Amino acid sequence: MTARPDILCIGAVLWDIVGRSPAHLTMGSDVPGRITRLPGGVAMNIAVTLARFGMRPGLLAAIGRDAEGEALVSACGSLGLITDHIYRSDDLPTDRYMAVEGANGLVAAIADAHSLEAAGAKILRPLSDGSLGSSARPWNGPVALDGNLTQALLAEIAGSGLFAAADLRIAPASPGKAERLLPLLPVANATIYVNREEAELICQRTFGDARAAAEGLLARGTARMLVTDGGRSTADGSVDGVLTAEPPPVLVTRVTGAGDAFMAAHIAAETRGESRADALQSALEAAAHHVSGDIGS
Ligand SMILES: Nc1ncnc2c1ncn2[C@@H]1O[C@H](COP(=O)(O)OP(=O)(O)OP(=O)(O)O)[C@@H](O)[C@H]1O
Ligand SMILES: O=c1[nH]cc([C@@H]2O[C@H](CO)[C@@H](O)[C@H]2O)c(=O)[nH]1
Repeated sequence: MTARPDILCIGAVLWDIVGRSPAHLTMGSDVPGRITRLPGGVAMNIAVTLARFGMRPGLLAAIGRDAEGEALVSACGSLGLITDHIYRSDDLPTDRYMAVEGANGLVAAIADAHSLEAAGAKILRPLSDGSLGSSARPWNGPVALDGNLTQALLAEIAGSGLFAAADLRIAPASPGKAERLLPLLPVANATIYVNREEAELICQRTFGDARAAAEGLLARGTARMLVTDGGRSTADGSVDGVLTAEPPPVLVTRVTGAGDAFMAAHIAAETRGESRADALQSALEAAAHHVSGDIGS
């Protein structure tokens, strides 16, 4: 029997297919390079980072019964994630994300999470069928939820008793999907993790810094939010007020995944019972280790 998860990660678990070339890429480039396939999707990436911070994440996602899906489930298992509760579909193909990166950074990416969208509420069955929760005894632990789900399903979650006892931690899937989080903003037991740009997209206005973004989100009725802003000040806002803290200055060797490192370390710290101020410091330290390359990827 597998262990019970201590946090649920709900959302995209798919194959990332990434093409990289040392050349500077422009529209229509056709260049030699490397193409790799690795497990990805926002829920998956958060789960892997949470496992690194000592948690035992269980995945709630949609994965096909095709060969790609078998390989993906086995890769998730090898990374220490609990895969027992994943919805496996006979007819939906395993989702994929494809990115092209050149010397000039990410050129473009396409996220094909159509099977997750088509599976809809089926991925949530373990929360009602008694395996992880039921309407009489809803899941009462932490949940990391990603914004790859449709806005309709996110709205259903916002109003569902199955999530009423959970500690909901929410991340947008991409700037283009940030607005999908709107139904979850006012949920009392929800915390959203956004960077300043995503806060601007949600509020449809610009903010000078993370504090202003947190105040803007509060004014829109958001219950609680953590706003990051690269190397600049970060903010933790709630009805109790807005706390800010500065990221330690570090020599930056990589920024991709910094937001995930911040979020996972923050959830792990608050799950351990750290205060708001201490958890913010823990998250900043973890993100600093990440961007300075101290933690292996
Ligand atoms: N240039 C930097 N210098 C110092 N710390 C940084 C820098 N960039 C990121 N960080 C750390 O990482 C945290 C998250 O960074 P950021 O706001 O860029 O998140 P993000 O945009 O969600 O990241 P990504 O999408 O690249 O994972 C910051 O709050 C900070 O602690
Ligand atoms: O719309 C989406 N875009 C990107 C991702 C994932 O984020 C990572 C890249 O930023 C990558 O793992 C991709 O799968 C996703 O799940 N949905």
